[in-house]
Amino acid sequence: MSVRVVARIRPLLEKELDKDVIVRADAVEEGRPMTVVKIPNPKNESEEFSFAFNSVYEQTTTQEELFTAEVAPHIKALFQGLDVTIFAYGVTGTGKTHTMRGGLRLAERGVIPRLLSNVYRRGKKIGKDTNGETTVNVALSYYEIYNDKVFDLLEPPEKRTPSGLPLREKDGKTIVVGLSERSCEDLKDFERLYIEANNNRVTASTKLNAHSSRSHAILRVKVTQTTGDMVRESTASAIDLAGSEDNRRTENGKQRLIESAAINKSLFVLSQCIDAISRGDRRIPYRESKMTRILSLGQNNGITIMILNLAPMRSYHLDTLSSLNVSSRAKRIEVREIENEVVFKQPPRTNSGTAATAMKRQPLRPLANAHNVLSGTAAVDPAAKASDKPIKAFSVYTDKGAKPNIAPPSRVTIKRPSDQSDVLSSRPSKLARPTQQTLGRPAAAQPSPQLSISAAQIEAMVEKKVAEILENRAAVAAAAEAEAAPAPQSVTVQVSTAPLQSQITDEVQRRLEALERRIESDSRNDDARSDGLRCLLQARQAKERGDDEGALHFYEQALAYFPGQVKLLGKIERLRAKLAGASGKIGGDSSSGMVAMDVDQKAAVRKVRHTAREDDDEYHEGTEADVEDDADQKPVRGKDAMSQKTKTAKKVWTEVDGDGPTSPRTRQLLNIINSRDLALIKGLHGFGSKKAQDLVDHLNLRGDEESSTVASLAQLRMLPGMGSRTVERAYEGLVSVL
Ligand SMILES: Nc1ncnc2c1ncn2[C@@H]1O[C@H](COP(=O)(O)OP(=O)(O)OP(=O)(O)O)[C@@H](O)[C@H]1O
Repeated sequence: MSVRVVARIRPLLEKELDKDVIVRADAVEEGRPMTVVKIPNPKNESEEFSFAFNSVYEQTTTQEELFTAEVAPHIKALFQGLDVTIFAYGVTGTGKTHTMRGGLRLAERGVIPRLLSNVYRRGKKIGKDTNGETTVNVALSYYEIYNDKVFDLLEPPEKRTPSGLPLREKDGKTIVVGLSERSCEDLKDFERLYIEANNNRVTASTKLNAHSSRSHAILRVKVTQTTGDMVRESTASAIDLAGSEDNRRTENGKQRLIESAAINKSLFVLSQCIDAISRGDRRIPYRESKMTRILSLGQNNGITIMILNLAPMRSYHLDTLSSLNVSSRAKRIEVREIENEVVFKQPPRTNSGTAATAMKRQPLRPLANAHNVLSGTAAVDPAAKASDKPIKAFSVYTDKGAKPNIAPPSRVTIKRPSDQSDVLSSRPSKLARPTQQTLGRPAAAQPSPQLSISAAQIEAMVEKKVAEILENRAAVAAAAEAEAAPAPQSVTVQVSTAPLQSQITDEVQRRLEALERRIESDSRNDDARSDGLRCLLQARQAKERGDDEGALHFYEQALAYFPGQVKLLGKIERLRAKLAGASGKIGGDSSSGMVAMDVDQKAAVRKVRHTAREDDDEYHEGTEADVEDDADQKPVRGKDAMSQKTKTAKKVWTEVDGDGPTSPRTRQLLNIINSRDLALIKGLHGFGSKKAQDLVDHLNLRGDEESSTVASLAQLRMLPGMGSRTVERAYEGLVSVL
């Protein structure tokens, strides 16, 4: 199904005059519904342009009429497991916030409060109709994208970090790492939370709108329906985009101009995405702004409704034409109507101890709808039997790439029996947890449990860790700001509960962020490598906490993804020796410090020792293992450092001059450049925002042809703004950052 695009023309405001109205709704034929917007040609007023939409709403349309016609029909689909996205788009002051949020009076309430009211009503009805067998829970998350940074609106502004919350791609969806989610019992509960959260949103008065939204606001309403141990989850997203602004008309001051530039840029990227999708381009520039990454137009499944808000006045003429152009093309975007999978609740799992040794990696690409995905042994559940849908034992589809426009069968997994609880950690799982009642099912009816850990769970663990680090950083920043004054209770608690060694230094954080960025980009190309990188990241974090056992555990896991990686083997060896030494139980080849390694591994470790100071000259896959390079190895200083640097430079220029083979590091650098991903390129050494932006602009100008990719460092050096030193620094940085 295509994105449904509807236009809404707002009424005249005070001081606006009838004579200035130039935009009107029309029908293709008399007696048919309004589906056309008409507007004069600015160059020749006697000519009129027509733009067709799925529906057009006139100035007199009430909030209730719009909701009943456009949103209410999709509530049923939401409860059937489809995600629903509604977003308001348009120039500043055209009525987006009015449409989405509306006023406080009952009749003025916008799409969002009406949506929630309907969700609660339907939830209650389902409970009643099933005699309480099915329960419906509603949870909210709400955030804004301000100056291309993501901030949680459910958290007080004091808790914001300057860089905002990071984004990550997870199973084909973009998620905000560390975002809070609040359960909302009923409409009152929601209203209280929503009003409070809206106070945290950045709005300001501009010449064009007294209460202009300076950010894009995204509300996610997660609906969870539970019947016995069967869980169905779906999400309604209501997005109030900030409006584009013509700054020749705004008379914006410096701050407003900065905001306006960010707003206009993200909306420009959105229009580029829409154009690229409607042209059928292979490359869609989603990643050039956070808003487009989150909106994922045409990538997300379910139902998408775009509400184009229009002001009828002449003063908006050119802006209105521009937004009519963009949104009329959005109609061509296809969205796969795929419902979310039903899953069965599972007890929490552990990734340590017994379970960890049995760890198995899913052999699949990232799973679609991962928030519903649990790995486990499939079995036929009575409830599933009753359903018409065929049972799928394992989640086997991804929303990447072309897919048939049909709903896949529901995936069914079975909960673990309660007698496994002794081997399970008490750590709460992010996944649905069983009730006493579901745990109490007879063991005979259940398949033997398989202790495994899925990519989704590893992802969840990484996210949790990153969220912890970010929280910790926020607390440290807050404490620093408080300077000599005594820290507030909450800050003191947070800081004091974190052990000193787990306080991440800036340098380490920088490395972690670089690694995260790397994980993010790699996940699009190479899931196995990403999983390995995640293990390394977790190892690194464990090490930072002083948890050598944990670090060793994750390094060992990483070895499965980077087999034979010499530096990694070296780290494992050192850690094993350290731990064995600490416990006095050293075994195996203790004289060499090699514990329980096979012959190849030992040989590799010897190689590590031998070449410890020549790492920069090595070509080996998976230099990611270099991430852990600090405490165990003495830093190389003075003359040695100089000679390393010279060697690296020599290596770079051997490649540039075409004398040597292309190294993995060169390929990695070229991959980053050719990704045209601003965030990734900015992460390269020696690349500031401007240089990165200029490069991306230049590459985009060259088009999407294969011939326009940068094939060598020599080519890279020749690009505008590059040069030898820049290329050399970026090349070197790939090792020193990781
Ligand atoms: N359908 C409508 N009925 C009555 N008033 C409306 C309607 N649509 C918009 N308005 C009024 O128009 C003004 C601008 O609307 P609003 O703030 O919703 O615009 P916006 O598109 O969200 O602007 P921005 O992008 O700057 O945030 C407000 O005073 C709002 O009350």
